[in-house]
Amino acid sequence: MSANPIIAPFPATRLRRLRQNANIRAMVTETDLSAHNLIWPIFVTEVTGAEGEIASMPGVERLTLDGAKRAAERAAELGIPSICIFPHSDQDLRTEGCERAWDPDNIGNLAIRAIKETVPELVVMTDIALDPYNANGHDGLVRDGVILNDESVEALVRMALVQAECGADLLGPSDMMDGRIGALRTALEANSHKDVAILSYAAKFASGFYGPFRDAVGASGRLVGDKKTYQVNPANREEALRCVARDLSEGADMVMVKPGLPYLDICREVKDRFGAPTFAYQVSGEYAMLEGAIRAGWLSRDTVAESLLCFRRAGCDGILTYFAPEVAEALAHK
Ligand SMILES: NCC(=O)CCC(=O)O
Repeated sequence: MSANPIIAPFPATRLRRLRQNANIRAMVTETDLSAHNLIWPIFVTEVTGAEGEIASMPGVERLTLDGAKRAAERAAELGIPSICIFPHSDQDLRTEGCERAWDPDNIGNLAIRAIKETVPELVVMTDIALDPYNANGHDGLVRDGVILNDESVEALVRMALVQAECGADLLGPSDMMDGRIGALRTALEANSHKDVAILSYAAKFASGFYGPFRDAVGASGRLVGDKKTYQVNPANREEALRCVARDLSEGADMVMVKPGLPYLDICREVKDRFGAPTFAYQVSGEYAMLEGAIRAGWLSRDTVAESLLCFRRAGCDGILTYFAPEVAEALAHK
């Protein structure tokens, strides 16, 4: 936006002139939304019987490996460039040491390979955090109730290298430990994975909007305490910007703001200050609010595309959203 827009006094300026019909509105539309702006997060389960709809996220399912392959094919058909895999692992196999996080045959890694075999050109994004494999639901290793930073970073690097080995294209460190981006970038360079990109969950807030996600991955009853010693206080804008600056300076290729809609001020500021590829995560609670209200008849389904357009207006290059296939389908038939 220009710093000093020139507006002639009324009636010389009538802003409604450019709103009077669909074609003239189209000519002055500033922002658009396409399927290529979307990343589709999917849940993949290894637990027999756990597949199917997630109660707090109506319309979203936990998928089997076969389901994940079908989702990949659907993404490709719809022009969605990337899928992000979230594993739903067997509760009984979650440990304090999180050893399964770097098992090449854990469900997340099986899903990477299955998707890359099915649709090689799809950008497969992963999640780097220990919570899917951690007995206590935290993103890092815990000793005596303390989330250990440096030991967690070592574990996350092991996890990341195996994901890269399995064919991941885009790593999504969501753990919020200090120093992990630099450690990941160094390890990727040193292990022949120089082209694997990092989309850092840079400004990740300690939010209540993640509730349904924890149901989806079976972490709701597990979490001991909260994540406030590593995720950012929702009150803190300057701190979030420092996190983004730090991650970019350590080698993040892209950055994310999470959650999305309640944090659009941060999205705009990140884009304006850093000019880096900027993504937002429209998280599970945002999905549940919209989908719940739509199903109750209180909102129209148009609000979904509107919400995504608002991320674009706020400066986001793309959005991780559970609505991705529905919206891409609607865009294809427009
Ligand atoms: N690392 C992913 C999350 O923490 C939660 C996302 C969501 O609530 O959708």
